[in-house]
Amino acid sequence: MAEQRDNDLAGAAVLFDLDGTLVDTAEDLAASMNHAMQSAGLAPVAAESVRHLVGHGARRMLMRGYELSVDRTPDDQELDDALALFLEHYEANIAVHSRPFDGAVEMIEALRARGARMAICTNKREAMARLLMETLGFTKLFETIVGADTASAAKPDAAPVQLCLQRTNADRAAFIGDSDTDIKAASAAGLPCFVADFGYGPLTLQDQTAGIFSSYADLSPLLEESLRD
Ligand SMILES: O=C(O)COP(=O)(O)O
Ligand SMILES: [Mg+2]
Repeated sequence: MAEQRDNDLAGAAVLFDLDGTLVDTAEDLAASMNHAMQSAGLAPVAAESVRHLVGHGARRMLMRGYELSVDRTPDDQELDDALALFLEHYEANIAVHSRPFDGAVEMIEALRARGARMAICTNKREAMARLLMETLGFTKLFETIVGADTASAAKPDAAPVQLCLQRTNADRAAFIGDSDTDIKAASAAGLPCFVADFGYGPLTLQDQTAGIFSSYADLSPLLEESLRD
Protein backbone atom coordinates (compact mmCIF):
# COMPACT_ATOMS: atom_id res chain seq x y z
CA MET A 1 0.00 0.00 0.00
CA ALA A 2 2.74 2.40 1.05
CA GLU A 3 4.67 1.36 -2.05
CA GLN A 4 1.74 2.19 -4.31
CA ARG A 5 1.46 5.66 -2.80
CA ASP A 6 5.24 6.07 -3.17
CA ASN A 7 4.94 5.86 -6.92
CA ASP A 8 1.46 7.12 -7.64
CA LEU A 9 2.85 10.17 -9.45
CA ALA A 10 5.30 8.28 -11.68
CA GLY A 11 4.98 9.60 -15.24
CA ALA A 12 3.75 12.98 -14.00
CA ALA A 13 5.77 16.16 -14.37
CA VAL A 14 5.48 19.59 -12.75
CA LEU A 15 6.92 22.50 -14.72
CA PHE A 16 7.86 25.60 -12.75
CA ASP A 17 8.39 29.13 -13.87
CA LEU A 18 11.36 30.52 -11.92
CA ASP A 19 11.23 34.28 -11.17
CA GLY A 20 8.23 35.19 -9.04
CA THR A 21 6.97 31.60 -8.86
CA LEU A 22 9.64 29.37 -7.37
CA VAL A 23 12.20 31.95 -6.25
CA ASP A 24 11.71 35.56 -5.14
CA THR A 25 14.44 37.13 -7.26
CA ALA A 26 13.19 40.72 -7.62
CA GLU A 27 15.60 42.35 -5.21
CA ASP A 28 18.72 40.87 -6.81
CA LEU A 29 17.41 41.60 -10.31
CA ALA A 30 16.71 45.21 -9.25
CA ALA A 31 20.18 45.63 -7.77
CA SER A 32 21.85 44.40 -10.97
CA MET A 33 19.55 46.43 -13.21
CA ASN A 34 20.23 49.55 -11.17
CA HIS A 35 23.96 48.84 -11.26
CA ALA A 36 23.74 48.88 -15.08
CA MET A 37 21.56 52.01 -15.15
CA GLN A 38 23.67 53.96 -12.67
CA SER A 39 26.82 53.05 -14.61
CA ALA A 40 25.15 54.79 -17.57
CA GLY A 41 24.40 57.84 -15.37
CA LEU A 42 20.68 57.07 -15.08
CA ALA A 43 18.44 57.27 -12.01
CA PRO A 44 17.70 53.90 -10.37
CA VAL A 45 14.28 52.28 -10.46
CA ALA A 46 12.56 51.22 -7.20
CA ALA A 47 12.81 47.48 -6.49
CA GLU A 48 9.02 47.32 -6.16
CA SER A 49 8.64 48.56 -9.78
CA VAL A 50 11.23 46.08 -11.03
CA ARG A 51 9.01 43.16 -9.96
CA HIS A 52 6.63 44.10 -12.75
CA LEU A 53 9.38 44.26 -15.39
CA VAL A 54 10.41 40.61 -14.97
CA GLY A 55 9.19 37.73 -17.12
CA HIS A 56 10.33 38.50 -20.67
CA GLY A 57 14.08 38.19 -20.19
CA ALA A 58 16.79 40.61 -19.09
CA ARG A 59 16.84 42.67 -22.30
CA ARG A 60 13.13 43.53 -22.07
CA MET A 61 13.51 44.24 -18.34
CA LEU A 62 16.34 46.71 -19.00
CA MET A 63 14.44 48.38 -21.83
CA ARG A 64 11.46 48.95 -19.57
CA GLY A 65 13.75 50.09 -16.75
CA TYR A 66 15.15 52.76 -19.08
CA GLU A 67 11.65 53.82 -20.04
CA LEU A 68 10.75 54.26 -16.35
CA SER A 69 13.97 56.09 -15.51
CA VAL A 70 14.41 58.44 -18.46
CA ASP A 71 11.07 58.16 -20.22
CA ARG A 72 12.56 57.05 -23.53
CA THR A 73 13.46 53.79 -25.23
CA PRO A 74 17.21 53.09 -25.34
CA ASP A 75 18.88 52.41 -28.69
CA ASP A 76 20.43 49.02 -29.46
CA GLN A 77 23.94 50.04 -28.41
CA GLU A 78 22.73 51.41 -25.05
CA LEU A 79 20.78 48.23 -24.48
CA ASP A 80 23.72 45.97 -25.41
CA ASP A 81 25.97 47.91 -23.00
CA ALA A 82 23.39 47.79 -20.21
CA LEU A 83 22.82 44.07 -20.75
CA ALA A 84 26.54 43.30 -20.51
CA LEU A 85 26.81 45.29 -17.26
CA PHE A 86 23.66 43.70 -15.89
CA LEU A 87 24.79 40.14 -16.66
CA GLU A 88 28.24 40.64 -15.19
CA HIS A 89 26.79 42.05 -11.96
CA TYR A 90 23.95 39.51 -11.75
CA GLU A 91 26.28 36.57 -12.26
CA ALA A 92 28.38 37.73 -9.29
CA ASN A 93 25.36 38.54 -7.07
CA ILE A 94 22.69 36.10 -8.19
CA ALA A 95 21.45 34.93 -4.80
CA VAL A 96 22.29 37.67 -2.30
CA HIS A 97 18.60 38.02 -1.40
CA SER A 98 16.92 35.49 -3.70
CA ARG A 99 15.17 32.69 -1.81
CA PRO A 100 12.47 30.17 -2.68
CA PHE A 101 8.93 31.10 -1.72
CA ASP A 102 7.70 29.44 1.50
CA GLY A 103 6.73 25.83 1.12
CA ALA A 104 7.95 25.43 -2.49
CA VAL A 105 10.86 23.12 -1.72
CA GLU A 106 8.82 21.03 0.73
CA MET A 107 6.11 20.53 -1.90
CA ILE A 108 8.66 19.58 -4.54
CA GLU A 109 10.34 17.05 -2.25
CA ALA A 110 6.99 15.48 -1.40
CA LEU A 111 6.00 15.20 -5.07
CA ARG A 112 9.38 13.74 -6.00
CA ALA A 113 9.06 11.14 -3.25
CA ARG A 114 5.90 9.96 -5.03
CA GLY A 115 7.66 9.64 -8.39
CA ALA A 116 6.84 12.97 -10.07
CA ARG A 117 9.55 14.76 -12.04
CA MET A 118 10.27 18.47 -11.86
CA ALA A 119 11.36 20.92 -14.56
CA ILE A 120 12.19 24.62 -14.69
CA CYS A 121 10.71 26.53 -17.63
CA THR A 122 11.91 30.14 -17.38
CA ASN A 123 12.57 33.14 -19.58
CA LYS A 124 15.87 33.64 -17.79
CA ARG A 125 18.86 32.62 -19.86
CA GLU A 126 19.59 28.97 -19.20
CA ALA A 127 23.06 29.70 -17.81
CA MET A 128 21.67 32.22 -15.28
CA ALA A 129 18.86 29.87 -14.29
CA ARG A 130 21.37 27.05 -13.76
CA LEU A 131 23.67 29.30 -11.75
CA LEU A 132 20.79 30.43 -9.52
CA MET A 133 19.57 26.88 -8.93
CA GLU A 134 23.10 25.65 -8.28
CA THR A 135 23.80 28.50 -5.83
CA LEU A 136 20.60 27.75 -3.91
CA GLY A 137 21.41 24.01 -3.92
CA PHE A 138 18.31 23.04 -5.94
CA THR A 139 19.79 21.57 -9.11
CA LYS A 140 19.30 18.00 -7.92
CA LEU A 141 15.56 18.52 -7.48
CA PHE A 142 15.03 19.16 -11.20
CA GLU A 143 15.21 16.81 -14.15
CA THR A 144 15.85 19.69 -16.53
CA ILE A 145 16.23 23.47 -16.69
CA VAL A 146 14.93 25.13 -19.85
CA GLY A 147 15.65 28.83 -20.35
CA ALA A 148 14.66 31.49 -22.89
CA ASP A 149 17.59 30.43 -25.09
CA THR A 150 17.24 26.64 -24.75
CA ALA A 151 14.36 25.80 -27.12
CA SER A 152 13.52 27.32 -30.52
CA ALA A 153 11.54 30.14 -28.85
CA ALA A 154 10.83 31.55 -25.38
CA LYS A 155 7.52 31.57 -23.46
CA PRO A 156 4.72 32.40 -24.36
CA ASP A 157 5.62 30.00 -27.18
CA ALA A 158 4.82 26.35 -26.47
CA ALA A 159 8.34 25.19 -27.48
CA PRO A 160 10.09 25.45 -24.06
CA VAL A 161 7.11 23.77 -22.37
CA GLN A 162 7.18 20.93 -24.89
CA LEU A 163 10.92 20.50 -24.41
CA CYS A 164 10.37 20.16 -20.65
CA LEU A 165 7.72 17.51 -21.30
CA GLN A 166 10.08 15.60 -23.58
CA ARG A 167 12.97 15.77 -21.15
CA THR A 168 10.90 14.66 -18.18
CA ASN A 169 9.31 11.91 -20.26
CA ALA A 170 5.94 12.97 -18.91
CA ASP A 171 2.60 11.42 -19.75
CA ARG A 172 0.77 14.10 -17.74
CA ALA A 173 1.87 17.43 -16.36
CA ALA A 174 0.92 20.78 -14.90
CA PHE A 175 2.55 24.19 -15.14
CA ILE A 176 3.06 26.51 -12.15
CA GLY A 177 3.58 30.16 -13.04
CA ASP A 178 3.01 33.76 -12.07
CA SER A 179 2.07 35.62 -15.24
CA ASP A 180 0.04 35.77 -18.44
CA THR A 181 3.18 34.63 -20.28
CA ASP A 182 3.09 31.35 -18.33
CA ILE A 183 -0.66 30.89 -18.81
CA LYS A 184 -0.27 31.39 -22.59
CA ALA A 185 2.74 29.05 -22.87
CA ALA A 186 1.08 26.31 -20.80
CA SER A 187 -2.15 26.60 -22.70
CA ALA A 188 -0.34 26.53 -26.07
CA ALA A 189 1.16 23.20 -24.97
CA GLY A 190 -2.17 21.91 -23.61
CA LEU A 191 -1.21 21.98 -19.92
CA PRO A 192 -3.25 23.22 -16.96
CA CYS A 193 -1.63 26.25 -15.36
CA PHE A 194 -1.79 27.10 -11.66
CA VAL A 195 -0.82 30.69 -10.92
CA ALA A 196 0.75 32.24 -7.80
CA ASP A 197 -0.96 35.45 -6.72
CA PHE A 198 2.24 36.53 -4.89
CA GLY A 199 4.32 36.61 -8.10
CA TYR A 200 5.31 39.37 -10.48
CA GLY A 201 2.46 39.16 -13.01
CA PRO A 202 0.98 40.72 -15.06
CA LEU A 203 -2.01 38.53 -14.42
CA THR A 204 -5.09 39.34 -16.50
CA LEU A 205 -5.99 35.86 -17.78
CA GLN A 206 -7.26 34.44 -14.47
CA ASP A 207 -10.18 32.80 -16.27
CA GLN A 208 -7.76 30.65 -18.31
CA THR A 209 -6.01 29.09 -15.31
CA ALA A 210 -6.63 25.83 -13.48
CA GLY A 211 -6.44 27.79 -10.20
CA ILE A 212 -4.87 30.76 -8.47
CA PHE A 213 -2.98 30.03 -5.24
CA SER A 214 -1.68 32.17 -2.37
CA SER A 215 0.70 29.64 -0.83
CA TYR A 216 2.34 26.34 -1.73
CA ALA A 217 0.42 24.68 1.10
CA ASP A 218 -2.79 25.70 -0.72
CA LEU A 219 -1.47 24.58 -4.11
CA SER A 220 -0.44 21.06 -3.04
CA PRO A 221 -3.88 19.39 -2.93
CA LEU A 222 -5.03 21.13 -6.15
CA LEU A 223 -1.91 20.00 -7.97
CA GLU A 224 -2.12 16.41 -6.72
CA GLU A 225 -5.72 16.24 -7.86
CA SER A 226 -4.78 17.44 -11.34
CA LEU A 227 -1.84 15.00 -11.64
CA ARG A 228 -3.67 11.90 -10.46
CA ASP A 229 -4.32 9.66 -13.43
O1 LIG B 1 12.27 37.59 -17.27
C1 LIG B 1 13.07 36.77 -16.82
O2 LIG B 1 14.31 36.99 -16.77
C2 LIG B 1 12.60 35.41 -16.34
O3 LIG B 1 11.31 35.36 -15.84
P1 LIG B 1 10.53 33.97 -15.54
O4 LIG B 1 11.44 33.06 -14.74
O5 LIG B 1 9.38 34.47 -14.75
O6 LIG B 1 10.17 33.37 -16.89
MG1 LIG C 1 7.74 34.52 -13.53
